[in-house]
Amino acid sequence: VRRHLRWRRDNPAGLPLPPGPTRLPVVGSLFSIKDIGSQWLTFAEWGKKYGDLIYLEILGSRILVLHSEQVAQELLDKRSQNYSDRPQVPMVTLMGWEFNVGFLRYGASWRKHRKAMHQALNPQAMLSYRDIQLSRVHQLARNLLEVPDKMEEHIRTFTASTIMTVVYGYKMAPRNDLFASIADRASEMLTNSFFPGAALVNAFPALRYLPEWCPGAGFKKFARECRKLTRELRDKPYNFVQQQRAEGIAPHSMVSEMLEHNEEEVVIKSVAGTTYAAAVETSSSALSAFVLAMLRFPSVQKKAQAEIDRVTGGLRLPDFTDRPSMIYLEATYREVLRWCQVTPLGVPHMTTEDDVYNGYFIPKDTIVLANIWAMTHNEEKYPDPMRFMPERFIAEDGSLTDDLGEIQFGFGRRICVGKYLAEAAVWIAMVTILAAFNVNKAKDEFGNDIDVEPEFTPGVIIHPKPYPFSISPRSPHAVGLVRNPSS
Ligand code: HEM
Repeated sequence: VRRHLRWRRDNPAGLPLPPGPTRLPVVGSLFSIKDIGSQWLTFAEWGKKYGDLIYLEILGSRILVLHSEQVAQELLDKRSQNYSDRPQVPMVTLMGWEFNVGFLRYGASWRKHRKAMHQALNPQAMLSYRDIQLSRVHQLARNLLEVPDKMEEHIRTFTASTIMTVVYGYKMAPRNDLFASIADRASEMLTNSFFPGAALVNAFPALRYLPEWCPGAGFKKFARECRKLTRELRDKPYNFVQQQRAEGIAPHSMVSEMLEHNEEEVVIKSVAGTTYAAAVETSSSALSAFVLAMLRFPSVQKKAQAEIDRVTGGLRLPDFTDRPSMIYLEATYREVLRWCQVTPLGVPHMTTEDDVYNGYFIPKDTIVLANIWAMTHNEEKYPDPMRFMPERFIAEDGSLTDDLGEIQFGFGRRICVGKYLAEAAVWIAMVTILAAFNVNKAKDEFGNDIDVEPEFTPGVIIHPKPYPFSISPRSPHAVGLVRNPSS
């Protein structure tokens, strides 16, 4: 009865909720087994049946999934005042991850963090990180030359070591770096924090008060271990910068810059820790998908290499100043992010007030997911969407279209704050790899090509599953450029 009265008060016109599947009490029963962890595929199917808005309730949570770019822009961009909160996940707080700017509630604290982050990561600030990115990408090329079959590892080292230097001015050890391993382990625990015990505490927050020895309270031990790591992740590299400053040897970095501007310590630590965590997995995943696309679509690879050779004359490795002259590479970059969409459902938004849209009632505290994967694989806008085709972004007159692929970075006030950093890192790695190497299918024991079907590990950030490949220098001259890029 109380629920009914509340409904009448909040929704006096008695408007319907948006359409959706029957409400079921158990999460799993909503999805077919093959889609568990890849819900955007199920949602995309439902989108065909129910339209651009799908409403569902799972374990008492209200969820609205948006399927078209236009509706996402109407709600998340134009009504961003009401659609910019984030749902709070108890397990995230228990694990000490609540400092992450991406999880902060919409309000004064988020605004302060976001501003500091934007100052450090805006297009102008990016210029000061170019030398670091270039030196790290040249290291990536040397690593690929020396141990080509460890490509995935080299890509991760490239993204992690670039970020460590950009954020803390810290030069990572080539193997088993202490700071990176703390951050990686804490991020991995966050990704794995959706096991049954943790899912229960997310659904029933009161369980967090169970003592650790209680049956079913295993999540508490897991959370305690992670909390130690998240504390170290925030404190250790920050203390390293402070120590270097005291000795007068701190190089330019995001943290040293913020310290110079007398930013609050808690903000600096959170912004720095967030940057590492948000950047490494996303950029590595996009680059791994890029290599996968190159081996599956060799004609794209050849065209891109021809463009690079035209601009550099094959005499040097490319750098950032070449970017405006490389139209096909720009289109390839946009296509990489569209094709793989490393964050298929973005990061959940949440409403702070009741709303009405197109005659539907959208209650306060509704979790709003943008099915970005469905939008970037919309057959009307991107025909034959699973095909890798940079030409989609090139107009008839040979110039780039005005589709900048912005939606891949989300919507409204919570749009990805790291997109310029991601863009620079992914772009420079792509052009450097193509300038110096050929990516091919691996051969089986009989010398036949091994075909690869793209498959991704599910999650908030998806990653290509390991695949066979072959990577080799384009020519002896290319080997020389990789060994000595400034020659
Ligand atoms: C290919 C790379 C990347 C993709 C596709 C991507 C995508 C996204 C998406 C879809 C969101 C959610 C936006 C929304 O709520 O609507 C997001 C948020 C965010 N991203 Fe990225 N991202 C990438 C790289 C990065 C990098 C390199 C950084 C850090 C430097 C970063 C930092 C963040 C942060 C802090 C948020 C949360 C913003 C907030 O809640 O205010 N991302 N990203």
